[in-house]
Amino acid sequence: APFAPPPPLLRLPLSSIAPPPRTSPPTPPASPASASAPAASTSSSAPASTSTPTASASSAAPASSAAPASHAPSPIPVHPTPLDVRIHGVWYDLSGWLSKHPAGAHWLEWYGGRDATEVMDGFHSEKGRKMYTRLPRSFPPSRVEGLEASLGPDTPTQLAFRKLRADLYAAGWWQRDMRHEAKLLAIWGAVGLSAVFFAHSPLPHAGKLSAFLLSLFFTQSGWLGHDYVHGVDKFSDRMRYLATTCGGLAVTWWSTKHNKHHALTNEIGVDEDIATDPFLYTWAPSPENDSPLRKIQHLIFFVPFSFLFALWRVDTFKVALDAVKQNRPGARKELRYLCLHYAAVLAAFPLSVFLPAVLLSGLMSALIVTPTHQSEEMFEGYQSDWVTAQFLSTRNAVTTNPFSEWIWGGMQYQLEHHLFPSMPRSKYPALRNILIDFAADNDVPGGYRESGEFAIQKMNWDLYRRVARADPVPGAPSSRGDGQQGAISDFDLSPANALAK
Ligand code: HEM
Repeated sequence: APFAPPPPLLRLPLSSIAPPPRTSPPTPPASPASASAPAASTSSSAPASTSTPTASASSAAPASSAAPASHAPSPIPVHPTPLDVRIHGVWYDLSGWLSKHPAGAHWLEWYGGRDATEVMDGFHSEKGRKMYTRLPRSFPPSRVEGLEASLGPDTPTQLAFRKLRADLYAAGWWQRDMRHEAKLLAIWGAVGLSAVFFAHSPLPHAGKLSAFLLSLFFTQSGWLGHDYVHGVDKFSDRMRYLATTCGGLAVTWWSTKHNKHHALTNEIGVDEDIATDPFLYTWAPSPENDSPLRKIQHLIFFVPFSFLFALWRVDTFKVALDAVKQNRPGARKELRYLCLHYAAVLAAFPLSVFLPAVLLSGLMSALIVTPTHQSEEMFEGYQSDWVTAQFLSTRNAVTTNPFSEWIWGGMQYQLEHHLFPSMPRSKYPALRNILIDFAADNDVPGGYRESGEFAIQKMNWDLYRRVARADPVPGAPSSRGDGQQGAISDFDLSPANALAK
């Protein structure tokens, strides 16, 4: 069957520090449903696919719900239009499911008029994936034709990826290896207990050793917690709050921020992982977003890196308190776990151990999380071929020794993880060759990307240095949609909401 070519990707070439041109991918062909649609986008930074034909329903929307009074984030209780989302080739109307979606309405809003197959497969348990098939289909057929014409068919790469995923699933790649899990948890526990022991030991330098061990414990709590929030089996459900009780990082905060990074990787203005300015810049900013510190960022990068966990801990509390104020389900439990974390940690460790450990774990984690994406392509618009976009925006690190293999916490297999976030990490090494073949078979631009663990750090540092030396670029895109929580919950940037206006 003939396939339309994927929409052009807006890329930042590796050698470039200048931002991509302020252009949008071409508007999809007009469809019967979109012909009478009002201007879809109200924001110059709105994603290109805001011109999807869900607009037809906006004229039918009640006047009172046509324009929101404010740019309030989710939850958005009632959606005024059908919310059409394509999953595995079928268009569903998710408007009735909006207020019930466990992770919040904003996720569904974002996919209005778009294909959500990969995020549906990537983030959901088998139960969640069965649920959507029972939701109402988009109607009438003319509307579906319009939606289909606007979005275009799935690309061969997407279809090949879905087949690969189905084959892996059938072959048991999501079954957790409990021996591997027990080993990881035993090492982590031993490190934590040793940190407590040395915190109370009279030995010389015991305090420093305790701080170092505690920083390893916090870093590994982050990686293990990360595994379990992504996980879709019963074991990960039971372990879901590990990062909260042991690492001081709340699941609600993390799930939103991190899944957004997974869904919309390296999309400027949406992915918070690349929104590190004004402390660190990964492209030359426009003058109004610039900071004098940028000129020396390659010399002082370790300072903001060190504060990463401290900042995350503060953000965590903000989100957890907000969730309690909004009476969200599970919010009080999460806040209790956070309080338990601080009570336990401060009972076991003096501040002279705890505070350096937070800084050191921030530094370690930032050294691990920053280099695997930010030297790769960044996108100024929404990427409809999520699979290709993951290959373009991700680079693996090849570790050279058992300590590195452990400290990277699975993040070295960044591409495997991005394409299959809910798969247990023990499977990733074996997946590498399969993905190398997949990239070759599907002519993925740039292929499977990996570099040595030190080379990738050098690439990251080179990027900071290049950007430090660059002049500001008027009109360069802003890294933020709408503050720290990001653009995904911004009303204007949701295609469906923009159309509802
Ligand atoms: C349209 C795009 C969608 C996106 C981007 C999305 C995103 C997410 C995210 C990020 C989570 C949180 C995962 C976690 O922290 O563990 C989640 C959870 C969940 N979502 Fe969705 N979702 C979408 C559609 C749906 C649909 C259509 C259904 C079912 C009708 C659904 C059902 C669920 C359920 C049941 C959970 C709880 C976890 C699970 O059992 O899988 N979602 N979703």
